[in-house]
This record gives sequence, structure tokens and C-alpha cells, in this order.
Amino acid sequence: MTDHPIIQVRGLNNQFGPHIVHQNLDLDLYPREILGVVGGSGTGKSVLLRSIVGLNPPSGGHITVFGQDLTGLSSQERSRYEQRFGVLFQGGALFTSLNLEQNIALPLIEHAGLTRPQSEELARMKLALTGLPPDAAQKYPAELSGGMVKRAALARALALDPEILFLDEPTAGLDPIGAAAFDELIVTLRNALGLTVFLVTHDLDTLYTTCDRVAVLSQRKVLVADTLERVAQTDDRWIQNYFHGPRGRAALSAHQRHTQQEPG
Ligand SMILES: Nc1ncnc2c1ncn2[C@@H]1O[C@H](COP(=O)(O)OP(=O)(O)OP(=O)(O)O)[C@@H](O)[C@H]1O
Repeated sequence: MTDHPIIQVRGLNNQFGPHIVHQNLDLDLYPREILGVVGGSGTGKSVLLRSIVGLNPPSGGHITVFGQDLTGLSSQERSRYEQRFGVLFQGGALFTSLNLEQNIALPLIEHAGLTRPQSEELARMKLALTGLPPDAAQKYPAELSGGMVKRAALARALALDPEILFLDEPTAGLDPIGAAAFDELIVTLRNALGLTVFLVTHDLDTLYTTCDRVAVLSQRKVLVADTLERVAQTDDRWIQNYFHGPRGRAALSAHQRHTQQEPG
């Protein structure tokens, strides 16, 4: 990577009571890359995401974003930087009492100072961007399939034109076809909008089809962060089981079949 990192995490510590989740964790995120963050359950992937976006103040260490160390800033100063983030949480976290148009318009009214009609028009554009049909705008979250909820939540994460998109297990709960379509959407949006993507996932197919690099959390830190091919060769029991176990082999051969079929 020749670019400077857009996010630098250095010496991050996170601890809940006696439970140490991260100890001296380092990680870089580069502009326009899709970085997959994987690791066993409870290794602190979501806590890492939450620390970077400002929802979990770390116990120690530094997080530098766009060249600015966010640790030690007041919450007001932080929020200037955090507005450049879009976050898609597990489960989508849409307001159930609002239709999709209203859900996506909300951050635009609150943070961009737009009027309601302006923000709802922009909300419809964001919904279209994520592949939802025009009639979805008037629907409530309970009326939608899981895949549509994810797309709507993604539209909301994109409402304020973020530069960095954080996705926490975006394909969890989707059927394989819906998950593959969502993976494709993430790559398309990254290419079209020049986004940088921090993607927490357990989904091996997602890693193979979307990620430029993969970071593995283990033993309270980032054990390795590199291309998938290099990470898969790392001499570590969890990595070997994950990438070379039955599911890992199936994902790899599906990926190889897919790339062989691509023209050119
Ligand atoms: N607010 C909190 N208070 C106490 N413990 C917490 C808190 N948030 C997270 N933890 C603990 O930190 C550890 C890491 O949690 P985290 O949700 O980041 O794991 P994860 O790697 O995302 O796991 P999974 O893959 O299962 O989603 C867990 O043991 C969790 O119980």
C-alpha cells in the first residue's frame, strides 16, 4: 500500500472489568480498500468497530482518523469527524415506527439541516442507490424482507455521504443469494462512490468476493492483516481451521469457479 492510512489504530486497549478484550492492538485502514475483519466469537470485532466510531471509548491507545488523533477530543470535536462515517449495525437498527423514507430522512434533517421535503427526496435517491424499488420508500421495516431491511439500513448509513463505511456482519441472516447480492452491492458502491469500507464478518464468501485485505483478530490483537491469500497461509490454528476447514474450502472453490467464468 502506497497511500497513507485513513485510519490508524495504535496500541489500543479495551477492558471491561477484569476482561481484557484488546491489548496493544494496531491496525491500518487504507483509502478505498475493503478491509474484512474476522476472528472467533468474542475476539472483539464489534468492540473495535465501536471504538473507532466513538461508541466505545477505549481504555488506552490512539485512534487517528483523517490525520487527527480522536482520543482526547471533546465529543463535539469528535462528532465533526464522525459525521464522515456511515455505520451499518447488526440488525439494521431502523426505527420501526417510521417508514423507510422517514428513517433515511432523519439524519439529513438532524445533521445536514435540510427541510423535510428535501430530505425525503434525497432519502428516495439513497434507497434507489441500494437497489430498492421506488415503492419501498413508503413501507415500514416490519413489511420488508431481511435483505430489504439491510439495504434500507445501508441507505441510512449512506445518508450523509460518508467517506468511510463501517459494516457489522452485513450478510448475517441473509439467504446465500441475498448475501451474494449484498456483497456485490458493497463492491459496486465502493467503486462508484470511492468509499473505504471496514467490514466485520464471519462470512467466508464475503471475504473472497469483496475484501482487498483481511485482518484477523486473535489473542487480543490483530494477528495478521494482509491479502486473503497471505492470511490463509499464516501458521495459526484458528486461521488454518477457518480458511482450510470444510466451509473455507467450499468458499474458495466457489470463488475460483466464479472467477474462471468471468469474461476476459
Ligand atoms: N459494554 C460491554 N460491557 C462488558 N463486556 C463487553 C461489552 N461489550 C463487549 N463486551 C465483551 O467483549 C468481548 C468482545 O465482544 P465483541 O462483541 O466485540 O465480540 P465479536 O468478536 O464481535 O463477537 P461475535 O463474532 O460473536 O459478534 C465479549 O466477551 C463481550 O462480552
